[in-house]
Amino acid sequence: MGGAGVDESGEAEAGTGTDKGKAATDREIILSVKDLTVGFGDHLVLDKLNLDIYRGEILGFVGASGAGKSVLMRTVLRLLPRRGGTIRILGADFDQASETERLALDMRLGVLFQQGALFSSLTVLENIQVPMREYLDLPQAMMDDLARLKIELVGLAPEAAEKFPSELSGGMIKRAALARALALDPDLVFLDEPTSGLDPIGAAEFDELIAKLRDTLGLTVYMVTHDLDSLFSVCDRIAVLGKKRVLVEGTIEDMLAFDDPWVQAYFKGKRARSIVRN
Ligand SMILES: Nc1ncnc2c1ncn2[C@@H]1O[C@H](COP(=O)(O)OP(=O)(O)OP(=O)(O)O)[C@@H](O)[C@H]1O
Repeated sequence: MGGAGVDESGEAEAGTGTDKGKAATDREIILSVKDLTVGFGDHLVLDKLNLDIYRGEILGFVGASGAGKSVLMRTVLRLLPRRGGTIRILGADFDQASETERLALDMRLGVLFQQGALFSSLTVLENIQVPMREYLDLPQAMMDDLARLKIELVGLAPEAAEKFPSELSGGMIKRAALARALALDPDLVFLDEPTSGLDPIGAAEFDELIAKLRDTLGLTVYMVTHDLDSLFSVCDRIAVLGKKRVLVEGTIEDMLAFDDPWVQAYFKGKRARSIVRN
């Protein structure tokens, strides 16, 4: 891709999911947020927040309701303005990039919003083609082939292509929305509470799908979640948002050792203990 200032030199290989213990310094930072400040009127939501995400990892992002998880994600995606700080994606600073270069960067990102956010008047196939139409100029037959490949990739039956969102189960909607997020073969996908509303089996299957996509495609995943099962089973690293910034980041062990009442209650509470026991 032709982004300005894009640092193609950070050549560490895409993680395979088996490199949890690999030294952070060896790895390419795919998203770097520095001193990010965001607020609405006199309500400061994020204050000088710092966060790095490494290529090939699944980062679970947690925090109390209203802490600002969605605000952070939306700000990184440039859907909300910020008061200060820098955001570098794939080594490039959006602020320094031209409009063409920003579009090229946008294509490297995929997003699955809460509730899937599919267009209700479009079939699954057409929904997946929305980003293709926006960013690419491809013949219809090729877009059809590509969209059907994405449908297969996320584990939906071929017949799902012609269905409308209202004809899908909650789990199928999540998968269709994920297929759309993957339409342009992004490097980094943002998932906003991807397992919310799914039953435990559906949620576990979705987690497995995310891990499989990371392993096979080398995808990097930023997952906002309240789902302790997801955090314990598929996330390589966890970051906790609190006090307007990232309070702690690291492995589950780091969370368990961190001396903060909310973090302790969250990771050592009754629900967490039942997962650890299993
Ligand atoms: N567009 C907006 N205008 C004004 N305030 C906003 C806006 N978007 C978010 N906020 C406020 O920012 C704070 C953080 O909201 P956010 O949705 O990011 O929380 P969250 O951590 O994602 O919560 P949850 O886990 O409940 O989804 C809240 O106080 C919210 O009311």
